[in-house]
Amino acid sequence: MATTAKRGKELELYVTNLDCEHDAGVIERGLDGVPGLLEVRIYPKAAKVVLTYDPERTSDETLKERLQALGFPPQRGRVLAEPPKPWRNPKVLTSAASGVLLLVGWLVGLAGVPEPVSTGLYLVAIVTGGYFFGREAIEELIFERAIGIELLMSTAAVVATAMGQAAEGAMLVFLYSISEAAEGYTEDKTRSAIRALMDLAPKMALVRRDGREVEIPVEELAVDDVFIVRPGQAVATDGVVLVGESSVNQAPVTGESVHVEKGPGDTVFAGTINAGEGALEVRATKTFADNTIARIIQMVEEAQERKGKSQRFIERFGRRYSPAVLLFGVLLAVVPPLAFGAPWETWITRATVFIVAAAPCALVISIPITLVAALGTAARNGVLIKGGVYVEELAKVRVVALDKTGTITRGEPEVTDVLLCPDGVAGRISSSDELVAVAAGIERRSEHPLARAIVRYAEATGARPTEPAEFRALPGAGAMARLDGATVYIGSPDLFQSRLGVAVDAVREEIERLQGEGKTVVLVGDERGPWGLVAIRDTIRPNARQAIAALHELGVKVAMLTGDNARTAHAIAREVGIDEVYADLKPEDKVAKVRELAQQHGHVAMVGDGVNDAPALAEATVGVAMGAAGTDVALETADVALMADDLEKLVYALRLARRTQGVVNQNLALSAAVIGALVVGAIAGVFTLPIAVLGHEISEFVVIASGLRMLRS
Ligand SMILES: Nc1ncnc2c1ncn2[C@@H]1O[C@H](COP(=O)(O)OP(=O)(O)OP(=O)(O)O)[C@@H](O)[C@H]1O
Ligand SMILES: [Zn+2]
Repeated sequence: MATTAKRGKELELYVTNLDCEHDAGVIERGLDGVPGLLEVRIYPKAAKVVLTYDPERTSDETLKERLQALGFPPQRGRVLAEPPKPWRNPKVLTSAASGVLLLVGWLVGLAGVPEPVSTGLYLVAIVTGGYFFGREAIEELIFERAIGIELLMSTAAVVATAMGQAAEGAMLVFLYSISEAAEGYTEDKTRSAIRALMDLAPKMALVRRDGREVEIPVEELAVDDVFIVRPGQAVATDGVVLVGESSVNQAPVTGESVHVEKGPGDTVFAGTINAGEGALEVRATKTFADNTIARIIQMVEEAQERKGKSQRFIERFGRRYSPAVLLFGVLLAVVPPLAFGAPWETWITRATVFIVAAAPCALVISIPITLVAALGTAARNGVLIKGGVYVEELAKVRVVALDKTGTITRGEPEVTDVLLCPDGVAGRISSSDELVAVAAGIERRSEHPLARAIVRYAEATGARPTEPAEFRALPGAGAMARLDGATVYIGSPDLFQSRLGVAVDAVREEIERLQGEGKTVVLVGDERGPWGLVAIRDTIRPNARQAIAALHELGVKVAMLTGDNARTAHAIAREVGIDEVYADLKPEDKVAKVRELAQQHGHVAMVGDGVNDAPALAEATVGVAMGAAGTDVALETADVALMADDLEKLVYALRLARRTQGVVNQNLALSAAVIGALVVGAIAGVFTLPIAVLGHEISEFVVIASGLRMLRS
């Protein structure tokens, strides 16, 4: 029913009372046909509704009123992660009331008051406790033409009561309504665990306006406002430091509790804490609603609705299974009496017990509860996983492919050596400074990290870059430009040998020696041959070796993909302990390589910066972007985003995914076993209705508690 809209205004609302797919259905139906409403997206797990509408035909106010009228009043202002209050939840209240009535009914019966009184109390208990799920059962049947668990439970309760077992019926209703309420409570809890991230951001910001400092609510911060972050305070929104130096604790965003030194020109993120001595003056680059932490929360909330394959399977299974249970229950009640003359009462009772025993609640809840808890925990640790699917995929990953530059290394290479060719090619270049000046002149126009290293080196050594014309980048090889009427090339040895067809014999030994040290050699010259070379070395990330060893411990193979030459690549691979090296790859080769690895090993995670290597990330089973805080593209496109520049977070993500999958499997096995045992007992007639209900609900509570373990991991 959702129509995609190109234009239109978006309204994001957190609403009360929205906590399951069923409520989502009510909202969808209720908003159907509202004039000017273009798209409705509902995120029940986040209690969030996103409406796209045509501002000429309707307004924020109208839509909010509409939601209010449907029984889902939008919350006002900023939504904080309030700990859920069970006593304010209507499902908890009705369940508690039915419990009390059940107890009173029983006590009254014990006290010898005439039967109809206690039966009456039981009936009231059934109506109270069954109000919500009974209504859901009927609405589901009418609007979605589906037989759900609620209908199974309602049928069992009604049949038991009709058979004169009102006490058993009331007990069933009471226990089932508690478990429904507990489910809602658990969702509130996981929800607030995610939104707690936002609480780290301050509520007020100290802004400099017209030379004065004023406190304003963070929601009113505009881009380009200058705000002050005193020592001990949290940063109000994403921005760039203008004045001041201090160390900042980035844990709220990146999940790593290391203090990072920040000074003028550095980026700071909302929610991070000024842990040093100095005050920072920051220019806002994002509004509060748009900052990194708000984006993370938004993405996690949306990720919760993106179901994994096994979750979808279970749901589909549930849709066929519940009607089958009902049908089998009817047969169980009817066939033995009709065919074999068995007593009606026995078999109707057994059928009722069977329906309760076979209801798949624990089975259906096993997966979502665990996945949602895991997604929230990951986010609090600086790992953004874009949906349950990726948790499943990560758990299965057997090969990790790492991009070299920026992933294994820092991506901030530095020039280490400058050498002139012995013959100097007709004396065009007479000194290293001159070589650097020519190289930097061309590279000033390039975005490549190697180019930036050369330009920085020129600045540091005082070489004055030349002013070439007609710059052209040769992707994956180097660049060329015209200087004093001649074409000058800069790039890999391969560019000179294969593409220009000139020998590099004069410097071959030097090239091989430098590459063996893990340096990248860039040659400068013309079509007659190289004039000299610049060697550049990128530092390896401090944790890389350790992280790769940890991946090996998990039984994961680690491959490196790079556009750099094989010798340099191998030298670096040896230092960090990589298993397989694929070098000299053009960007499209990287994509092909990822595909090949996936064919060989099944599940491949590709890790890169998410900017240049987006195609390779997209090709992998799971595309992981590293250092994603602050790069919107990486945050948007990757399946998994590691906020920090730290490969240890990849190890964390894999471990978390495997543990999550383990908990899911345990839960599924337990629920299936309990259902199996109860069903057999029900048909054999050894279990009464209360026992079936208890067994059923206990298994559901165990599953919920077990899934919630993933909130603390
Ligand atoms: N602007 C440039 N200046 C000098 N050399 C370049 C330039 N662009 C590319 N090269 C050469 O081409 C090679 C391949 O470049 P490419 O950008 O594909 O990979 P890379 O950045 O070295 O490594 P990675 O694939 O790990 O990111 C580089 O190693 C370098 O030798
Ligand atoms: Zn249940």
